[in-house]
Amino acid sequence: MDDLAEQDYVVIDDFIDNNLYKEIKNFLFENIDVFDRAGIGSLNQHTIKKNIRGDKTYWLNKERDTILKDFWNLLEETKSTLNRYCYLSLSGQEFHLAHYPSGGYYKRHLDQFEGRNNRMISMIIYLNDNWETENGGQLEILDKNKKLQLVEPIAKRCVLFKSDKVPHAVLKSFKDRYSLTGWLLYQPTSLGPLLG
Ligand SMILES: O=C(O)CCC(=O)C(=O)O
Ligand SMILES: [Fe+2]
Repeated sequence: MDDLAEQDYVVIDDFIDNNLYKEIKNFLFENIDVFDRAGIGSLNQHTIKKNIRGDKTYWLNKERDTILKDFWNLLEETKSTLNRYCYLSLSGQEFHLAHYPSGGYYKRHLDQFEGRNNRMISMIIYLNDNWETENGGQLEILDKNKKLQLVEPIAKRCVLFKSDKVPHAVLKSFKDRYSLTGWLLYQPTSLGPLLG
């Protein structure tokens, strides 16, 4: 947590245990057909999206996806830890599964959209067994000293970073690359829950 406060990002290996890892992967493969077909709604939007990123996403919903209850519990714990040690006031979250097929990438960006500033912490959990460096797909972080740091997307590894501070990209992946990606949100209670 000190690294997150001081360096703006932290990489935590074995963030989830075997059971939870299996639960998430089972869920992923049960739903992959649905989300691989998503994102072709508006032609325009799709074209824009394709030039910037090549992943397919499946948004999770806490009420619907109760089978992932261990994951939702872990998120509650993570938020309270961050609130306590990093003096944040995180409440809500939004999460999706992501699949980068071979050739997929995501150009350098910040996770806070213009006109929306409630994404505080970005959180990615990787779901790739036996990942090799030659497979590409590294998360490229531009750190505080403008140095590039590469993070391999290996199973059970979690990356946390400040959504408004850390420019990052996903390098072209040469193999199917899976992750569970989301944002811990600052949510004034008067707005009520947005998602999850
Ligand atoms: O999958 C990753 O390593 C990063 C994904 C990402 O940057 C995003 O979805 O905003
Ligand atoms: Fe991102």
